[in-house]
Amino acid sequence: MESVIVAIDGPSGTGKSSTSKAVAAKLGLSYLDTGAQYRAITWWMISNGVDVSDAGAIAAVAAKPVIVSGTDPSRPTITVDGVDASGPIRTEEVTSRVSAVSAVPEVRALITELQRTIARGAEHGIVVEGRDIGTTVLPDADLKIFLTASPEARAARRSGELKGADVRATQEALVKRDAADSSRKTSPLAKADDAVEVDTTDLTLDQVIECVVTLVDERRSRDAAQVEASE
Ligand SMILES: Nc1ncnc2c1ncn2[C@@H]1O[C@H](COP(=O)(O)OP(=O)(O)OP(=O)(O)O)[C@@H](O)[C@H]1O
Ligand SMILES: Nc1ccn([C@@H]2O[C@H](COP(=O)(O)O)[C@@H](O)[C@H]2O)c(=O)n1
Repeated sequence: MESVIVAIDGPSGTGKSSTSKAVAAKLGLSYLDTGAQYRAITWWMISNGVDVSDAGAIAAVAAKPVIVSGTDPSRPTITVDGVDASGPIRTEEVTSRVSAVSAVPEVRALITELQRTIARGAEHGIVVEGRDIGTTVLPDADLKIFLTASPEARAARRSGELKGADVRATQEALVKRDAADSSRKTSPLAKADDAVEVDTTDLTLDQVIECVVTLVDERRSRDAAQVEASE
């Protein structure tokens, strides 16, 4: 089977991680959670006393932390300077500050290069999920998907995860984070012109996974037919 690169972008809570992991596992591909990398660098900044409202201070030390992502979809990992960061990067403090850190151009340049290196090294192909994968990180991806869902559906999903969380507060927080990610100057959250948009509001997770697997299969069949025709 030919190697394939799939880019999955979209706002928070649209199902990028759940879908990407499942699709990668089903198709025998690697998986990269790029949000985890931005969270990891944010955690490092906070842990090292960097003022995350000061873009200059962030830029000055952005190259210091060594971030390593494991790309097995059944067991994705993330370490910072050799320390497992998978728990600390999911705290409320990191979630509320990550958009400020990810907006700093020096941070984006470093993380983008890291992401491209990982994608290039994936032997059988990879599913990479984030906000700017189709537009900036991997503009030549074989397939680009842009997941969407209503803010109400996304907040309900997240509140289910964070048991007992107030749905309205959750919705406000994710809409605020999307607004920050969409309005930054460098590589904002955006749908690539050639991405397929999938509105997941009324779909189950299994239906979304099936939809993306079908799109990958169609893409591979099209490529195979083209190769055959050219022989
Ligand atoms: N189609 C769906 N229907 C119902 N629940 C879903 C669906 N897709 C994902 N979920 C659930 O919604 C929650 C958020 O999904 P997920 O973490 O995959 O989203 P995300 O887009 O990666 O979010 P973020 O960008 O904030 O990391 C999870 O609990 C997941 O199980
Ligand atoms: N390609 C990306 C991916 C993520 N970000 C930033 O990281 C934040 C956390 O992402 P999650 O998917 O883990 O929620 C996100 O809000 C963005 O600020 C990014 O900039 N580019």
